[in-house]
Amino acid sequence: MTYIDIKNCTKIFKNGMEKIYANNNINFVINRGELVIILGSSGAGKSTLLNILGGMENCSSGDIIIDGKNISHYSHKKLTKYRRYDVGFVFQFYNLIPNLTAKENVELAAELVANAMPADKALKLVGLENRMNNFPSQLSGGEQQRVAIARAIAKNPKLLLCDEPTGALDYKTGKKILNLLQTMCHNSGVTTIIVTHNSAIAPIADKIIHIQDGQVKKIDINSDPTSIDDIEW
Ligand SMILES: Nc1ncnc2c1ncn2[C@@H]1O[C@H](COP(=O)(O)OP(=O)(O)OP(=O)(O)O)[C@@H](O)[C@H]1O
Repeated sequence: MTYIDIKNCTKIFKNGMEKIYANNNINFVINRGELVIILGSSGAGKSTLLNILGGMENCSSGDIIIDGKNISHYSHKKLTKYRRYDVGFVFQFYNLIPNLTAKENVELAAELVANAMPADKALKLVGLENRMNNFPSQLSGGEQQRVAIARAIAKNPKLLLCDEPTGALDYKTGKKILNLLQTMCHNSGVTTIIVTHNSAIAPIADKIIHIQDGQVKKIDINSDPTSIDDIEW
């Protein structure tokens, strides 16, 4: 069942007289519960696309239909509501609040929505039940990213957007985080999008959207995704 239908999406940034086509007539469909990788080199337009899907940016033209609703016509207020209730974000550098514990970081996000998952449950899901009272500085990069994932999923989002979630992590820790995202996506049914420049991890996804120069170059459908444990790079 279609969850995201993006039609002719173009995003232009202006730099003085120059026009930068960060996204140039993008089209694709993502089904509910799919694990999708958006793959492309630096400057290809991946983060811009993710920000548009997450309601953080408006497209210059085109339609962004999420769960049957066209968010490209949303007011500022409606977009805020969409971001708050429907979307969980995971960033490369975790973006945790340093003077709050792991549990408090998760609770803060959970407080934004009704019917959130209890923070300790979310932290247990990411394997951090014994580190709930630690501050970010007392946790490794991989553990901080787990807190960030717990914070995102505690809101019970329909869509989980991850921008280079393993970009700041070493190989082994990065693999563990991807394993967690793949397992959670398949177990919980939350539509999950991972943006990366690392083509080696593409086989773990149900769908791979290749972006180059702001355009979709190719879409691969993977009927039998590989476990991250079986991938080397
Ligand atoms: N706010 C902005 N103002 C002007 N240009 C922008 C802005 N945001 C992005 N761009 C430009 O749009 C293009 C796409 O950028 P984007 O960040 O989406 O690429 P990316 O694929 O995520 O790259 P990276 O992997 O390096 O983060 C780039 O040329 C970038 O310089």
